Amino acid sequence: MPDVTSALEDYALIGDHQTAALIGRDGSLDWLCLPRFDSPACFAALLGGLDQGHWRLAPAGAGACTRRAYLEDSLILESVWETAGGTVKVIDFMPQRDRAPDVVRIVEGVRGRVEMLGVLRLRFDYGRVVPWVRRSDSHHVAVAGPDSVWLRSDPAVHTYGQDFSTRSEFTVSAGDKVAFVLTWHPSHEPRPRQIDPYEALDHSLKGWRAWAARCRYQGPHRDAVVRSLITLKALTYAPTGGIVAAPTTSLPERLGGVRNWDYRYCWLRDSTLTLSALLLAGYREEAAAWRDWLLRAIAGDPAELQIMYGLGGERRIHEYELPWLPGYADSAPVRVGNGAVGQRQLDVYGEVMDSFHLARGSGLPAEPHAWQIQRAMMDFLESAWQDPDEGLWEIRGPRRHFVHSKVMAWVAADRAVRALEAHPELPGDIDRWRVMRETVHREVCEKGYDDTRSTFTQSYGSAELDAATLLIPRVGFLPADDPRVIGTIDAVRRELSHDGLIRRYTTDGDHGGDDGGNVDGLPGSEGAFLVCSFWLADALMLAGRRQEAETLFQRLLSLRNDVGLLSEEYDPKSGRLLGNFPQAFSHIGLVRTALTLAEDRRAD
Ligand SMILES: OC[C@H]1O[C@H](O[C@H]2O[C@H](CO)[C@@H](O)[C@H](O)[C@H]2O)[C@H](O)[C@@H](O)[C@@H]1O
Repeated sequence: MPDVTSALEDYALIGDHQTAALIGRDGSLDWLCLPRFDSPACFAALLGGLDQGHWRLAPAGAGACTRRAYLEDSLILESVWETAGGTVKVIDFMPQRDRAPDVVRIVEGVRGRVEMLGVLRLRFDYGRVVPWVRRSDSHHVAVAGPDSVWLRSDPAVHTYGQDFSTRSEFTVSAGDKVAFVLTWHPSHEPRPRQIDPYEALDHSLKGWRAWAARCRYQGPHRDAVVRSLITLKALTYAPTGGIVAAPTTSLPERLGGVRNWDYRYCWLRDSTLTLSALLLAGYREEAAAWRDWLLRAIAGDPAELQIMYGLGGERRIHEYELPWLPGYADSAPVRVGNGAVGQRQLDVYGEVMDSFHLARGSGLPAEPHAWQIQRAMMDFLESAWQDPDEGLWEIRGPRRHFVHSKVMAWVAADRAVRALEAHPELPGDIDRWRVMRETVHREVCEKGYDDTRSTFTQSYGSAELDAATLLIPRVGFLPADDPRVIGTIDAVRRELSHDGLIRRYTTDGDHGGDDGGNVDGLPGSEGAFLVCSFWLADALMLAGRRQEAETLFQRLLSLRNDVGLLSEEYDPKSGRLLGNFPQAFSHIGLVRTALTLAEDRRAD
């Protein structure tokens, strides 16, 4: 069996707001966790090879499709193959879930006659368990442990078992339609209710059209912005309002490297930034759902606040490895869970306070106990902001006094003060928070700024730089035309740029070493971190350097794959996307920069 999974940029995303799948240009569905984003994958070819589970549906003997695109502003993928015998298209989507998750694949003959081949290789528990498959009426059902998957196809399709896979052979002529519906269900329950795939298609398309029409942004990059917003919406777990950082685990930050992490959880940082992007683009319902998720998740002692939670607000996200999976492009280990869950990352308080501030300012109906939680968080932060932490990059080395964490402590105090200024009826000690705001500001400017190089540094007393300091003007810590901000923009550009794109900080691997002595405690290097380049574009724009910002934004747009998706990082040397895919952070960056550019134009 040829064991080739696709390049990352060859994948498109489909999903049902509870989980999501990746489908390659060759028609192979190589990643899907069922029933939730954080469940074990039943198709894990992405992290190994075809034997770890995949579902290919394409013309027999064909390679990559000739072209593909999402249907209008939707998450419904259409892949077209032009073959010698004719033209065929495959439409892939996951309908909005009623009870059970479904993947629908509709084959449509367009011209001539095309022989099709489907190969369904189910492997439960991240590629480890080969299920028993049997026929039951019009279905094939695969069962192992708690999982069962039902495959329904048209009667005209010849389906048989071979090499621990279920194969389907059929021919389509112009005008023919053949639908497959794959449904997951707990194995102890009777067969799930069947859906009509064509009705589901119609319903999904209408639903996405209506959703996309609510986007307030009308600027020149509307298609890119809407695609990013659809991607962010696809990363939202509808039953609770939680938002995952990405639907994948362990896509490497360097091919063949060990920087491989599980992103199928809700980070307060990534989610608050997603919420801001959605809110600014006009999506208040999602923002309200997420705010409610947040209030439930963080309820309790603010000292016990975690930096990430499970989809439902679960607290235990213990990290472990899956040794039987070779990893994407042999990048091991594959990890499930995330050890960063136990870290102290003080920036999170600032991000949460800022998102409540934005929600209040956007007229989102007030939630009575939100302020109570904010006050408790401020009480805690007043006593903790002077401590070292692991920072927003979740370093696995020793704690440090990260400048970005302190700046975000300033943001927390600032938003608390501004809330009381706007709503004097709320209880709280405005004078104390003003003092805290002032103290943090003074300390950061004294200890986190390097006069000789005219730049903010990564941490107090360090010579290293950090792309997160580009956020200083955006959060309002200093104006964009302050010489210290200008100096930081130029220093970050000079020292952290990789072919014009920005790394988050330097690693020893960047200088050829691989000894694990990095600030982040990890061996090797990584690519340019895409959201940092969007932050640079924002900072340039705020500083009045619009041409440079526009040029950088255009470059970033060109890094999206053919269906508009970005992963976490990019390697300018090989021209490859790296890291988990698609990643909320990068798409948030795209939306925010497009909005900032549009505002700047209006101001002209
Ligand atoms: O670089 C090491 C860390 O990498 C991951 O963190 C990154 O992803 C998070 C989710 O998008 C983001 O919030 C964080 O800012 C990024 O640094 C990983 O989750 C960590 O476990 C790992 O230590």
